[in-house]
Amino acid sequence: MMMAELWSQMGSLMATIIFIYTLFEKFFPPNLRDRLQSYTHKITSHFYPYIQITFPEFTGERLKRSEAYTSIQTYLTASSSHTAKRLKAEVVKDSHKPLVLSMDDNEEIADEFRGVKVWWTASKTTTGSQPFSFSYYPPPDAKRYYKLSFHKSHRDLITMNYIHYVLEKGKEIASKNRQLKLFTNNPSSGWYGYKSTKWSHVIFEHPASFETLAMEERKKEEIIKDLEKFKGGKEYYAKIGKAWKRGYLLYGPPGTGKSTMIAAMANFMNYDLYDLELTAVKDNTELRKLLIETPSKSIIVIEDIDCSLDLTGQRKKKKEENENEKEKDPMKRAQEEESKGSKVTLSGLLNFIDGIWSACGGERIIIFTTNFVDKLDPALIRRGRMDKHIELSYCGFEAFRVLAKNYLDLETHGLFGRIGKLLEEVNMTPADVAENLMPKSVDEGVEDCLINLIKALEIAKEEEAKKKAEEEEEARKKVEEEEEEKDKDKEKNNEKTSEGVKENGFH
Ligand SMILES: Nc1ncnc2c1ncn2[C@@H]1O[C@H](COP(=O)(O)OP(=O)(O)OP(=O)(O)O)[C@@H](O)[C@H]1O
Ligand SMILES: [Mg+2]
Repeated sequence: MMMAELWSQMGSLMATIIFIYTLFEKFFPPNLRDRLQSYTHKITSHFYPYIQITFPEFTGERLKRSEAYTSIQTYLTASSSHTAKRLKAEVVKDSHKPLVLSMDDNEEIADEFRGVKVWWTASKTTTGSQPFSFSYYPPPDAKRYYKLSFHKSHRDLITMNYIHYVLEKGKEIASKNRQLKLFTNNPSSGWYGYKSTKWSHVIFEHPASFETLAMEERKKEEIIKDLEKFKGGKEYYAKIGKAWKRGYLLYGPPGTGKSTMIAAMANFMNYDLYDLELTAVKDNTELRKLLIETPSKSIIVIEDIDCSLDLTGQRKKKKEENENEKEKDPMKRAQEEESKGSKVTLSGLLNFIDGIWSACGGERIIIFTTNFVDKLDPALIRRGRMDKHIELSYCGFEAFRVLAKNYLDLETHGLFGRIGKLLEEVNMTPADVAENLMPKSVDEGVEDCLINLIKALEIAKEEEAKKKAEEEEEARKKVEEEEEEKDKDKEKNNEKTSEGVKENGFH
């Protein structure tokens, strides 16, 4: 009985409020309403010691989603899922979390910064003519915003430090939650038309990390430090007046981990990968267009640079070509141009690396890989363009230990000493060592794998010794043949001189 009475009283109170609000909306013209609101704000702010700042979701005339709103949302999402009582669950594009929980509308959460308490509220306003629409869907003109409230005595701290901190932190969390992507360039014939793009991508899910990368610890740490310095080097690069980019040249025989290292770098830096296939790029203009489309926080990769194009000889050949070109008829020349495919030149690539457009956006890493570092034009790999040259080489003992940990979960073993000695004598790539460490059947244990590796190393050692002996034998034969040739020449010369002496009548 009591409950029913209470409900009916509450019902009539609600009806009265709605009635007054409708009257207010209907009979007061908008300008009078605004003025009344402004007076009430003035009066309340006189007694109310709190400051409020709102961050609307959309800003500007073209209603662009505000970056600040997005960053605040990410920041609050990270903290609100523990403290807020009402949460909203959403599936967010490009995030590796299946569901993202954020604070619901009209929910308030508190935050603390350097001992100062602040409050965030997620709100929305509905403007327009239907204040009491009970439609199932939210009204189309609902405007969402975040409201930050704090005591006026902390005005400077909040406006100058806290907001900046929230925005930066939000960006940092967003980049950590982001799924990495691997982009490849499309041939320019598909660049135009509906929804076409220069780069296509897949989600990048390579598990490589510096921890699992087999190489000397000292070398690995040096690379990690270099990458860390680059990541936090925005001010430093601005100070020294250099574009915020860094070039790495990874070189070494096949199977020594160049591609694996690129994947580890992408995961470590949390940057997207742009795998540039140079043979699909028609000319330097296309190359420039492709680069302009790469955003900051990306790694641009050109694998096997020595095979991608005949970059090394292009400069030398150019002069000869120009001479020949003048003599050819135009039809033939056009046909040849067409069949040549890519016309990216070394100078185009050099401009790509350190030309003016490599500075737009900043924070980019460029990686070249090659199996034959000596084949490359020195201009392409000089310091400043390729700032760091990293050699990936045959498997040493330290690298083996990383592989043993990865593949067999093994820190040490009685057979390690023998393997270490063999690795000093034999050149085997980490790819081959890894292959031998993998169990060949379900009943093979850790020791069997190590024995397999020892056998493989011994076979490789024998082969190397055999090859060396053959080479030495060949070299010896060559020397012998040369000696014989020399002796024959000598004999011939002697014969000639004795004949000459005879002809001239000397005895
Ligand atoms: N240093 C390494 N650390 C860990 N795994 C490695 C390493 N080197 C090679 N591997 C293993 O061998 C395989 C081949 O290595 P990867 O593709 O990185 O070699 P690469 O140097 O890029 O060879 P290529 O010159 O032929 O492109 C990888 O899948 C990886 O499992
Ligand atoms: Mg590779």
